[in-house]
Amino acid sequence: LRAARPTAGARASRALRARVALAGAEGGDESGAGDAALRLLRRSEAFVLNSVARSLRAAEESLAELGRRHAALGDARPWDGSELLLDEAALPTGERSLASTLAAASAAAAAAAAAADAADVAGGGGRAAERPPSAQPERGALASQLPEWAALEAHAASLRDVHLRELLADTERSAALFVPHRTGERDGEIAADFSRHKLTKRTLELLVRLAEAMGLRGKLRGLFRGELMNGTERRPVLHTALRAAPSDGAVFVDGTDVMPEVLASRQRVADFARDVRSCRRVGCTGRPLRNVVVVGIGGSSLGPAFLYEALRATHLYEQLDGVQLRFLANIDELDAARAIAQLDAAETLVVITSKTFRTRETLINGCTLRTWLRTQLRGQASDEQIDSSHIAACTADAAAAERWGVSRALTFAFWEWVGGRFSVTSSVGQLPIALAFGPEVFDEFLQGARDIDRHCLTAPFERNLPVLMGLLGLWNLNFQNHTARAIFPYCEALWRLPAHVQQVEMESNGKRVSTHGRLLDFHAAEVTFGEPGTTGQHSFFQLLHMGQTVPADFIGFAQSPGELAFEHTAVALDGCAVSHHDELMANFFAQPDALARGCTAAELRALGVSDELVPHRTFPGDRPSTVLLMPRLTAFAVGQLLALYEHRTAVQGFVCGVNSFDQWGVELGKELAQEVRAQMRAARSSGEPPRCALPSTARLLARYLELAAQTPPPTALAGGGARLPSADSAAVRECVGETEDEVCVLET
Ligand SMILES: O=P(O)(O)OC[C@H]1O[C@](O)(CO)[C@@H](O)[C@@H]1O
Repeated sequence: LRAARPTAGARASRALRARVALAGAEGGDESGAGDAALRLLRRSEAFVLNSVARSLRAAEESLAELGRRHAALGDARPWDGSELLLDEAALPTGERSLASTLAAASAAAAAAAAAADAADVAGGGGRAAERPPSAQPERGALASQLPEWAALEAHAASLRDVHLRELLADTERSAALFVPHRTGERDGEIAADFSRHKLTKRTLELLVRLAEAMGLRGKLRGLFRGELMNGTERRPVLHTALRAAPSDGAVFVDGTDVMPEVLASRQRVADFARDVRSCRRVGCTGRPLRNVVVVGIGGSSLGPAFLYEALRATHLYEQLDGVQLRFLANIDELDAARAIAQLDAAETLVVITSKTFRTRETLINGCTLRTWLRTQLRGQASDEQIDSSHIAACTADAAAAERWGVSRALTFAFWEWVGGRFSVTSSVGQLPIALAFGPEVFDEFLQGARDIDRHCLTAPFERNLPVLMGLLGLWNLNFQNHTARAIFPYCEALWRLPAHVQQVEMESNGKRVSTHGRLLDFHAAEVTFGEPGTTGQHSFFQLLHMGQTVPADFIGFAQSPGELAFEHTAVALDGCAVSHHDELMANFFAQPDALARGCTAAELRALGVSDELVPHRTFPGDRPSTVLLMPRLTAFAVGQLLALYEHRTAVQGFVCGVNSFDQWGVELGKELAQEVRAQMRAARSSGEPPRCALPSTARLLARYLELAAQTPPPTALAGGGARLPSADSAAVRECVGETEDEVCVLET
């Protein structure tokens, strides 16, 4: 199947090129007709590639469906279609029909290849009028203007007086809303329970209709295929290519297959990590590089930090082998001081992670750490030797990294078509994780993400976890009016997951206009927050039970990572042994029920609660949640969770019709900070009060300058001057586009 796609596509493409060349030669026109021919060529090529990919995808979907049916038969063996096909005689009777259906799917694939051949001959023009799969039903229409939206509104009104208690009493409904996802992987199961949402079968039908009307299936395919999904930045969005397997076939960006480059980069990072871990590559004094400080912010930090925190809590901590990984994100100097506290510079590798290599916080922190390295290692090696042994970079702008002073040999790529907050499966996550645990662990993480990628692309919407999560997000947000949502991993190891998902969701879907620039009259994203259970219960759960309704995701594991990493822990309480994990999970199961069922006044009275206290102790319930139960925390499971939340965000964004892949909302604050900086400098040098657009800001800034003048100048971070060497000042200036004077503010 996969081999057919590039071959058929390339063949069709060659035929078209020949046809256009011929047309050009016949017309004898070198300019106008040539351009038109080129445009025609591009359109025809896109059409051919899309139709080939569509046909192949249909066949792949049949295969995936077969895989699910195979799993449903209860066979514990991993799904392997080819084995099933070849070994038909050995199959139990019940599975023979599956084998014949599989053969039919193969025939469909062959038909797809034949269709591509036909397109080859026809030049791709035959069905040019067919709507591309990612097109909107009506150009520019907001989701809220569609009849499907109105139907959902009417339906939501009909559910207004139905309490979740009533819905949960329906066992058939609850069973239908229990959606298990199984893979061939031993620990790859995700049991998702959506029964605690205020919905019926009809709700799901209507949500799916809205999704279809907004072209969700086509948009998901477009995402995976490298179509231009980020319109304002004119880019495809291909984080899924980062975890594709070599056998997954070609992924085209501007007519070029990016997979060879992706795979080569993956190999290069893995080789580098192996060299460092085995001490084939050492620091400039010959000592092993045991400490890694990742300097980056936002998407260049949150994803890898979440991943590292999760993995180091599992049995994988044994593979750390003394490696310490730290993350430096904030420009607050305390963060830098903490990042290097007690580290030996001779054993430290600084990894500067920045897609753009223009983010001020990252560049300034990078300069500070470079100064620290050079100061600490002075006399043992030259500055050049120090830099080229101790500073690496992950960036989409290798030239900027080089200008800043990172050697090309230690610069690892990712690409413009990878969004920062979706970059953890690129070198951004791979380099630190492979250095810490070894490249194989990162590969396992990629496999988990790939598993959910395939599921998202092929499973029917009604059984598709990220699609259901995205649609329910939309339902709770716009039809139930719950503008916040929470994520509660009952697993301390996942303590950074909420922060990562918060960026993925809020930066992606926190938008005010549609992809067509029209003002939304609904919300595309919720306020997202979270904290591990049970600590959150003793902090803000009061509000969740009795204040506003906040739909929540509860994530739990059957097995404790702690039990794998450390000795099994249990204490005897009231004569019975209670493990920490059972205690944790008892709460995990209880909280979603408490939120859904609540506790009525009648129940309280029956328990003998005094009339005076009854109103204070009544729980309204009717509060929705999703429960995700997984076997145990592994690199594979973490990859699944990552992809689940990434695709949930994409689904919600697609159905809302927004561009989930740009982030213009972060720019204004950055620009105003530039003005404030200039005012600080001007006021300090002239002694005049600062001038700001708002008098309130001018007053505060004046007070700040007054107070700051009374505090002593900055002290050295550790054993060296905090002053940036002039080369660094120049580098910062160049990278952030400032004048010398402005950089002096940093130095003083
Ligand atoms: O990787 P970079 O280019 O340094 O950007 C860091 C972060 O800054 C942002 O652009 C927001 O300011 C995020 O989208 C991004 O993850």
